[in-house]
Amino acid sequence: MAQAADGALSLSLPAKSAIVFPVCVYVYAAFFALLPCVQFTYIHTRPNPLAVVNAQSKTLSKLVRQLKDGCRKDEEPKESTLCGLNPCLKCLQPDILYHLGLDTETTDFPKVFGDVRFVCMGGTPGRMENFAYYLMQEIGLKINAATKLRDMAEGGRRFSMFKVGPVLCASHGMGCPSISILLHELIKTMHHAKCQDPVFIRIGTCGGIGVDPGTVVISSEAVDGRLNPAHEILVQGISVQHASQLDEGLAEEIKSCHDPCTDNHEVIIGRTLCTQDFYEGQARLDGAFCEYTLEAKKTYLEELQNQQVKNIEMESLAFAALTSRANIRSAVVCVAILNRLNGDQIKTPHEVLAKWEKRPQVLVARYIRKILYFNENDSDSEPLEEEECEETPEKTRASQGGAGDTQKAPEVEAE
Ligand SMILES: O=P(O)(O)O[C@H]1O[C@H](CO)[C@@H](O)[C@H]1O
Ligand SMILES: O=c1cc[nH]c(=O)[nH]1
Repeated sequence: MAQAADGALSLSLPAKSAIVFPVCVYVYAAFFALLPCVQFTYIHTRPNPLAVVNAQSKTLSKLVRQLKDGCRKDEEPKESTLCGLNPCLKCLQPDILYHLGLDTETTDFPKVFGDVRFVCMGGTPGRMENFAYYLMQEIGLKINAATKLRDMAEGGRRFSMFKVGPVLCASHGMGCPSISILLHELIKTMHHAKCQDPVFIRIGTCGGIGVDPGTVVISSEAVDGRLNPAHEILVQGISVQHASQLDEGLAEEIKSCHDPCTDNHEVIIGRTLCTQDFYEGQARLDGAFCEYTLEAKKTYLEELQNQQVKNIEMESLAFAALTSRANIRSAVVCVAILNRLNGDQIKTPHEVLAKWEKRPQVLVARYIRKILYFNENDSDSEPLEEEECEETPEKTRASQGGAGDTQKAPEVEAE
């Protein structure tokens, strides 16, 4: 043994060989002895990579074909899967969706919207446009770099709406009245287009109750200011209440796309308080008017916390009620931008808020990608015959993706 100049101990060459050689032999022997176990574990715990590549390839080809040609007539089902809709809809010829600037006479709904499987909604046009571009990248669809996504609701001059393959991304404004109008027209869109089992997801921001700012809260149910799980509307002067439950299974599925190893924040499921206003409705002390004390506010927020309310926002009641009336699975995924137990004003810098605002988008994009490319129960994902699939490095890379990973789906130029 010799002492190196820097003080570290080192071995002479013959001494090294005497030790290193037997160690190498041992390691190689152990490796080959264990190889069958390793292979067995791999084969039985991971899906067959070729089958996954094939399934993705098939799904992607279908998405690209639909992007180019619209939905083919021979694929069109007779009716949408939505339930409980207005029986008079069939008498409206055409049906004018005023706020979307669309009508059934000038737009071929089955052709344009028949492939929609996900409808994502959020407050602002900018958020939803960004989300549409982000999704495009995440699900592997590309448009020509010089082309912009078209705002399909531009004609209505109220909301924005972008379509990325099977995903519609629409802005809903603030509050239940605004989102209700959009939902009526989007649900009719799904109906006229004969969509099958569309999933609706709201991606938003909220005030947290006892949760760290930056936490993503997925709503288990929406409740009003009295903690009543119903959306109340006045119909011809009479109060009507519609239950505001959300799909528990969907909430769990979305939560399972959280990757605690790479995501630097928590994702939780909890009750959501939906209010009619940002200031007095949410017991803030910083509105133009305030007729209660700090003590009363504290007592109310603590009571919310005791009742498992995790966040406050302004659309979930109408969103939950209208989607469940139509038999649509839906979820509300919001990032908390402050902890209301610590204050009212939003002091977090804009750059940080912008990063937080992406968190629900990332989670929901992973969920959508998982359903599109990794869903074993989906007939679209059935493996192709081997010769039908051309395996490329891009596709192989995507085949290794999973619920929580950050790898991208294969990219295909769609025009
Ligand atoms: O999801 P976003 O649009 O951020 O919604 C939340 O932010 C708005 C208030 O600032 C309300 O509409 C509330 O629900
Ligand atoms: O406190 C908040 C933050 C975002 N959105 C709300 O409705 N309330």
